[in-house]
Amino acid sequence: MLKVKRYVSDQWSNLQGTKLGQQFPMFGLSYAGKTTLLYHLVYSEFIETIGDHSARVETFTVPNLFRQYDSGKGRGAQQKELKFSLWDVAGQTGLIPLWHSYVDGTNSKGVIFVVDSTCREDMPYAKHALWRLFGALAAKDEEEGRDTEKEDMVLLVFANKQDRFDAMTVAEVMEGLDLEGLGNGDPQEAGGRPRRKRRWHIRGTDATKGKGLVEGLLWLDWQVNGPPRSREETALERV
Ligand SMILES: Nc1nc2c(ncn2[C@@H]2O[C@H](COP(=O)(O)OP(=O)(O)OP(=O)(O)O)[C@@H](O)[C@H]2O)c(=O)[nH]1
Ligand SMILES: [Mg+2]
Repeated sequence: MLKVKRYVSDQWSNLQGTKLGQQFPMFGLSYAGKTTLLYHLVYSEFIETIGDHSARVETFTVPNLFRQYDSGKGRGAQQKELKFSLWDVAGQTGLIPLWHSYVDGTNSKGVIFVVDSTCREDMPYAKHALWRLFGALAAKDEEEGRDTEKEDMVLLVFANKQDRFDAMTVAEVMEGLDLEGLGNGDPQEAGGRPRRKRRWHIRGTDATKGKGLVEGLLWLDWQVNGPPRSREETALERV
């Protein structure tokens, strides 16, 4: 009950305009584990979910993790907490054609795609939904004249439920989604238009224990904000 209350009050403070962190929309078919992984990131524990049909945003900071950045004008480096806001877009099939509009609704430079690795038979649907999203994003890039790879939306895939004995390996999920094809600008994307390369990364996760989640978010952060610039200026540091 307390958790529910906490959740509702957090939602409320979001509505009140709490400052958002780096925003990333998160997609995936129903039952992939999106809400479970988001709860783990926010509350650091497993919370039983019920499948739902809404989109929600949660903001959280990654404990004990900071990005160091140059404050400029010779004032040295400053530390900043890593703060993220993930949009959990429910995976019901009717919403899939609308996914790209959740990307438009954020200032995001990357998206997260969550896969239920135990669900082999759903892989073609997952692939179709992912490619459809990136097709829409590619069309938008073109429409708005973005033509450098650096400006493209990057993709982080969580191959979730790796704790289950019947889970596909990360390599199998990668193949099932044809991430190499997507990354190489396969013409299937964007309805036949050849595309340039796209940056992507896949990571095996167990959302019930929170395994692999922060590592994936760090990859996103580096892609969007750049890697550490030197050994002395280590961008990310556990304390
Ligand atoms: N074993 C295991 N179960 C998981 C994992 N992640 C999620 N689950 C379970 O899978 C079920 C679906 O998880 P949800 O987080 O509700 O899935 P969702 O992607 O939010 O689904 P929708 O809201 O319908 O789009 C729940 O029973 C979770 O407890 C995982 O990594 N391992
Ligand atoms: Mg959900």
